[in-house]
Amino acid sequence: MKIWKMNGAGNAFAIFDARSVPFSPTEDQVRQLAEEMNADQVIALERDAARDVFMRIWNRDGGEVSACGNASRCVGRLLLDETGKDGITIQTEADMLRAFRAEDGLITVDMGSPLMGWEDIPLAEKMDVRGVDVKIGPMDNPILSRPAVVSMGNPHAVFFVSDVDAYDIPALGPLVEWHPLFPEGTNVGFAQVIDRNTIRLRVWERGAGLTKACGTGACAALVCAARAKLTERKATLILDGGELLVDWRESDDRVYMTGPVELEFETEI
Ligand SMILES: N[C@@H](CCC[C@H](N)C(=O)O)C(=O)O
Repeated sequence: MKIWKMNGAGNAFAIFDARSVPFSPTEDQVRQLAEEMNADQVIALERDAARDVFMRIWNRDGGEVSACGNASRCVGRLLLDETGKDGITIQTEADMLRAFRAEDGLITVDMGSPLMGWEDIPLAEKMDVRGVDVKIGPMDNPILSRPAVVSMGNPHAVFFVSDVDAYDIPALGPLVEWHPLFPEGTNVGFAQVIDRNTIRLRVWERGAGLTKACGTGACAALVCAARAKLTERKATLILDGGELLVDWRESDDRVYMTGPVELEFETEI
């Protein structure tokens, strides 16, 4: 079986080619593989009847999830190289995605449409998704409150803050990740709007912790910022591991994310 170690803007993946060899790791095995390969997510490529590939995703804690933006760009690059096509299709549990080459070796993925219904996130109860009832810290003077929420095929809560670096994310992230309002947990974004075209973002990922970049997190932050009219619908997201350009197009309501991918090594077992 072929294995690739890749990263998308520093978000690290161990990618297993399960198109001709079966690969169904237990939660413990995923945790071990992620640890050994220093990966935030473990990815399996499987055959799909209708698309170029099916992409299965596990967080480093062993939980299987339905979306991963940066892994989609890495898998996109692998399949574009392998097939020589101009664009390839990736089926995930969440949606059908398309990947294609952009300028300067960057890879773009069409991440589909954001889901805004409270049931789509999902939330435990009906609430205004532009600012939900979550407070962290003293009730009369919370450290964090009222995140905007959205689903990019996975749940995201985004706090707009004035200085991302002023927050102890490893301490605060877990308090939101498994807050009772989120029955399936949530990814937690800390977003600082620099100007109408630039957002600084750090993300505490569900099941993976603070990563160098979260692709769906970048899409979620842009969608929440543009929905609140804090930014344009297209902006550069500055993450710890690099920059992602996110464009929520009005014409088709789909979110396009462009950024770097790197093949660290490949091996075979
Ligand atoms: N790193 C990813 C997101 C991976 C899944 C996420 N942690 C979840 O639990 O939903 C990305 O680039 O989007």
